[in-house]
Amino acid sequence: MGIVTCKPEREADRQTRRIDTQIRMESQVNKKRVKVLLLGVSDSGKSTIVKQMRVNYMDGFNETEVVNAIFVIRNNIIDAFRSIANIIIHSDIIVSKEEKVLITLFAHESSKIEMMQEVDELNVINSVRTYKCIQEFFERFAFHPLVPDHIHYFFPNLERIAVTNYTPTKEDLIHMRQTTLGVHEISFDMTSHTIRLIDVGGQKTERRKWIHFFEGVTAVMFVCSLASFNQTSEEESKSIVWESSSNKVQNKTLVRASGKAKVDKPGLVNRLDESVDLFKSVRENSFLSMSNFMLFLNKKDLLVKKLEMFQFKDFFPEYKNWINSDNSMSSVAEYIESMFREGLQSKHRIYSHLTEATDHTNIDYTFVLCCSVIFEKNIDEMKLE
Ligand SMILES: Nc1nc2c(ncn2[C@@H]2O[C@H](COP(=O)(O)OP(=O)(O)OP(=O)(O)O)[C@@H](O)[C@H]2O)c(=O)[nH]1
Ligand SMILES: [Mg+2]
Repeated sequence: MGIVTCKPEREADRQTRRIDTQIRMESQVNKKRVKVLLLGVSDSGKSTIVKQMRVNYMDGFNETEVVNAIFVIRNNIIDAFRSIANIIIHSDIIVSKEEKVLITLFAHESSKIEMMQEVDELNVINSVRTYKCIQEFFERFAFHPLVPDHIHYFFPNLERIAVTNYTPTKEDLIHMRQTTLGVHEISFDMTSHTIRLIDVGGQKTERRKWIHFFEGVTAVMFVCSLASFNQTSEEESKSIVWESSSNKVQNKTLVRASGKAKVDKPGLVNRLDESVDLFKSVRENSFLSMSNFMLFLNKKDLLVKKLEMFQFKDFFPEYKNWINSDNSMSSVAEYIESMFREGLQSKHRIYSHLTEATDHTNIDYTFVLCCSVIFEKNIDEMKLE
């Protein structure tokens, strides 16, 4: 009898031990995989970081993507000229009779340009590029809040881009703007870890999808554009109805009164305020309470340029009371960082970095630095078990 009962027990023990070993091994393997989530409002630079990682750790861009980029980049340029033409029309910039036809076409019927034959489309772009009114625009209003950031890269490169046999470079693809819809994931190895990097769309309508990816997140990389201090959200800026009253659109539209998220026009929210609010709601989300938080204060190159044209305190009046309220990039960036930290519980630690996602060296250095913190913490947690 004893033998009969003993045998199945030993078999059961062996089975249990096997399962235990398997679970332990799987857990070790899982520890080597880290899930990193890129979050932030639209146009902050999330997908640009993904593109840089693809170039560095994967195969870069394939042929289809390069061909597609020709059309996306041309549309980026036409879209930027649409905004620029509208700003010019509502400013005191003088538009000559010859310039008027195309400036009006861009301002009111830019979709017609997108539908043109390639040669005609390129002729239009090349004509406008040399206009005096456009030159004056870039001298005076280059960093107008309604001008997309990518035009500061594409405009000086237009002569190379607006040709029939144009092939986009790696750099062009990095600067190209394409809103992310849905969720995109890449996976690559770094030292002894596999990183699952998840990129989501930052537009308001996209954010409701985020929650589905909050489980088991090792780290959140929250991206904010430092240059967004004079902008409204990208979706809102597209729907702005142009005013006919002089050039007051230059910087008044988005001036923030004291307090939070107030702007001249009802319904418009300052994009930097929006970013801070979004960060706090994500940081306090209980699903992410165990995740590491990295704050990427991005587009530092554009912040430097904008501060040459604008006083930060004109947009954020509370800045006048900051320790060092000069208009320097370091002081403004420090203040913006403090906005993100304000009111957070002490247990909610964040690591912050000033970044320029379009600069390969800068973003790679920062990404590796963040990953070394993530990996180290991962190992510490393994030791505790
Ligand atoms: N000058 C400059 N441009 C940047 C920087 N980072 C991103 N950009 C540009 O900003 C634009 C928006 O970047 P994306 O990476 O598409 O933004 P996103 O956060 O993925 O936006 P959504 O997909 O809409 O959520 C692109 O044209 C980028 O090339 C930067 O540090 N400096
Ligand atoms: Mg994106």
